[in-house]
Amino acid sequence: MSIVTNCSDSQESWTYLSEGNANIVLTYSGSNPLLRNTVLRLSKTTNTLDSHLFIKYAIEPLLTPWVLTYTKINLSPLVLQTIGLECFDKRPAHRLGSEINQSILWGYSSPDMTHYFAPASTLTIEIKPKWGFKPNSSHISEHHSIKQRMCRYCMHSNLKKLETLYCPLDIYSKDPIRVRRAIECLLNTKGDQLRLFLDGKRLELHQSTQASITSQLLGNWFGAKASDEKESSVMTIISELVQKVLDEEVVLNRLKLLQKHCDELDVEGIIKIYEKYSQMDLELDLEGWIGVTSNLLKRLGDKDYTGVVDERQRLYEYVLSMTLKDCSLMISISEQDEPSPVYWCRDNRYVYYQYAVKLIDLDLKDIKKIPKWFDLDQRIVKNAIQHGLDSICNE
Ligand SMILES: O=P(O)(O)O[C@@H]1[C@@H](OP(=O)(O)O)[C@H](OP(=O)(O)O)[C@H](O)[C@H](OP(=O)(O)O)[C@H]1OP(=O)(O)O
Ligand SMILES: Nc1ncnc2c1ncn2[C@@H]1O[C@H](COP(=O)(O)OP(=O)(O)OP(=O)(O)O)[C@@H](O)[C@H]1O
Repeated sequence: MSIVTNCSDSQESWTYLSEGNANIVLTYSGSNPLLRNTVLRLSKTTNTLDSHLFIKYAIEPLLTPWVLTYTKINLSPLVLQTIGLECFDKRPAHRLGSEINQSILWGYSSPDMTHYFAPASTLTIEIKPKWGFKPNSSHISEHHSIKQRMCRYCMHSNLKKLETLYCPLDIYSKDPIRVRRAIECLLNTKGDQLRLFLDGKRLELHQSTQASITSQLLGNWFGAKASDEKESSVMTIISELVQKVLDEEVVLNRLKLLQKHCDELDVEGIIKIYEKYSQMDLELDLEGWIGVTSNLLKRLGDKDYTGVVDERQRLYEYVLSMTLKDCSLMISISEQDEPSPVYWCRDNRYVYYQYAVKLIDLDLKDIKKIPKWFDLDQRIVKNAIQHGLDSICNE
């Protein structure tokens, strides 16, 4: 079980780092050695299960080397208020609709990926790869055959009017050219799907004044002379390094395999099972989730598995698949003098880097969202058909 630390003495020491839809993350800058190079993750929502226990016991067995350790940290109302003030003028406008849930008197600390190699300088690339496969389920209605040609992300981008050329099937492909193209597309896509951090500071890629500072910082970091002309070469080095790291690490293969196995029926099949059981209390406690993971691992480990999967197991696996389709990769790199025995890569200029790869945002999703996921799926497909989308995403 995790240690519970009281850090009410460190209220001044948390600095806003970043946030998503459900959590705000702060980096520690105080003198407590237990908290040095850690981040604190605070929820904006209400969770029924302790996130760190769900991640440790239900997710880690599926993704062992890539899961961070989370420690529960008790926080006083005063610390939470101080943190709220610290965040006040740093949060992006589009996230201001929700606040830290001040009634939850704890947060979770984990290694700070943006200071992973501290005191050595660390560049961190955060990528949300999204859905790595196309569904192939007999439950998909014949009018929706587009789902077997075009991936969910590409159809969803069209619905959201998101200007991007990124296709997740490229980043999951293992083909170096496609992987690099995917990263370059993400570097050119506005939004939060790819973020860069240098020693705990987010580097803006798209606001014109900030973008030139970013290219200068990156140019210095990579040892290139910063100029407009060099900007593209810095981005090329980043996409090349990320591709090399992803080639070494099988994290995306594993993520894709799990996403696919947990979603064999597609939401069109899942909704039928959900409706059948909707009168029942479907919520699981931690032990229930550990059982779901263990059943899944047994099935994955048995290539000749021909048994029928229990319907409720299908529902829970689908919920797991939604977590795995929404998590993010943190790739931290730091220059080193020569190759180390493990975890190193080099760019085309024979500069060596050590790296670390972890997955973040592996929280449990609410099973009650299944009807919403179904509705969204139907809207995505309807929009794709109405707009006559016909490009093919290759796995
Ligand atoms: O449905 P999607 O694919 O748009 O995913 C949502 C994400 O949107 P994205 O497309 O990645 O920008 C969305 O991310 P953003 O808020 O857009 O950064 C959330 O991660 C959301 O999950 P939750 O409601 O916080 O548990 C995600 O919702 P879930 O579908 O995982 O419930
Ligand atoms: N261990 C970590 N080290 C460094 N930065 C982190 C770490 N964990 C989270 N972050 C940063 O904080 C942001 C928000 O965290 P997280 O993705 O867990 O939030 P979320 O609200 O659950 O996301 P989503 O919108 O996908 O639901 C991340 O996108 C990342 O930039």
